[in-house]
Amino acid sequence: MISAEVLHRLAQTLESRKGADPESSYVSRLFHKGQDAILKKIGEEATETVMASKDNDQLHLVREVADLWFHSLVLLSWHGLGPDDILAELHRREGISGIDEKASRPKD
Ligand SMILES: N=c1c2ncn([C@@H]3O[C@H](COP(=O)(O)OP(=O)(O)OP(=O)(O)O)[C@@H](O)[C@H]3O)c2ncn1[C@@H]1O[C@H](COP(=O)(O)O)[C@@H](O)[C@H]1O
Repeated sequence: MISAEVLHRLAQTLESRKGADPESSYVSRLFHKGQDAILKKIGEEATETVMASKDNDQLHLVREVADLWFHSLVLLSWHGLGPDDILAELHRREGISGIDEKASRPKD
């Protein structure tokens, strides 16, 4: 099975692209364009994910979710965060019913 190491290697690559040439690196180009460009890509990939799901196209869905994960990792890296931050949050939530967790939230 492919492990979460793929995410960690990718996170390292993203970090290394912060000082790379935008002419030769897609990630470096995104970092140079700034946060709004990264957020735009996330919006596009989320929309394409919805469309692939509505089409019941599994191969397309996998590719679009991969694009969404990838651009989410770029956004996390932009903020100095990485996959471990998300894995830790999911680990913290493990076994807590979403219904119970929502009920325990402070009321506004
Ligand atoms: N995993 C990815 C990855 N997934 C998707 N993409 C790129 O994300 C872009 C989004 O695809 P779209 O078709 O939605 O966008 P587009 O139409 O090409 O672009 P727009 O004109 O719409 O802006 C494409 O250019 C894809 O190639 C990725 N680019 C890079 N990586 C990883 O990042 C590493 C570093 O990449 P570089 O910085 O380019 O060396 C690579 O070695 C890979 O491991």
